[in-house]
Amino acid sequence: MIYIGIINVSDRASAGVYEDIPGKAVVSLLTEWLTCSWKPVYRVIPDEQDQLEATMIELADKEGCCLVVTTGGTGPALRDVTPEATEAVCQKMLPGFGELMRQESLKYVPTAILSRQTAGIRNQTLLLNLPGKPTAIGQCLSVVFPAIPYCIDLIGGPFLTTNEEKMKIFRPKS
Ligand SMILES: Nc1ncnc2c1ncn2[C@@H]1O[C@H](COP(=O)(O)OP(=O)(O)OP(=O)(O)O)[C@@H](O)[C@H]1O
Ligand SMILES: Nc1nc2c(c(=O)[nH]1)N[C@H]1C(S)=C(S)[C@@H](COP(=O)(O)O)O[C@H]1N2
Repeated sequence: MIYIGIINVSDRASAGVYEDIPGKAVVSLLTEWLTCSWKPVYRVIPDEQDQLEATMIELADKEGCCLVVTTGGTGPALRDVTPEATEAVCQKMLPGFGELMRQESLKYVPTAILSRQTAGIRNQTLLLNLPGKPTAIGQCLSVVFPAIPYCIDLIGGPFLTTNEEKMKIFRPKS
């Protein structure tokens, strides 16, 4: 079975002040795109760096997720620490993900540059940050997803397949 982690990092969502819309949006997009069987491993936690690092490590090392997507906590506010936590648990960073997502988000909001969203590799897991705004989820995930299955191939993870009409991915011919 393929496991994919989703972590909504938000003080308010974790306190039940508002519904976890961003995390649910990630699950719904992956359900629409992926044709391989997969299961979400789902967490909603506050913007606490230690807790976030522990959760990312748990989903990667213990739950065996090949991909862990976080939502929220990427901005400049004092409590936004998702990129720091991501960098702390990764051996390798992939700055191209953040660059492309910010470029895409700029088509919608000039505040796109406030997101420090990034991605990186921890062993056989790809960690990816998305901003917490519900509308940002599809805008950001759809632009980087075409490269994700091949990235997971390269780190020795499972073979992800998609419905090409909904999400066209790219694997270079070897
Ligand atoms: N479920 C939701 N419903 C409506 N807006 C949301 C929801 N989740 C996030 N947002 C919006 O997206 C923004 C960013 O989300 P995020 O959870 O990272 O915010 P935040 O300001 O860091 O929240 P918190 O202070 O609770 O951690 C929020 O300021 C809020 O406007
Ligand atoms: N596509 C998209 N990207 C976006 C936004 C958005 O509304 N749409 N909001 C921006 C804003 S206002 C902030 S502060 C940062 C960080 O958001 P986060 O702290 O919720 O991760 O993401 C930015 N990126």
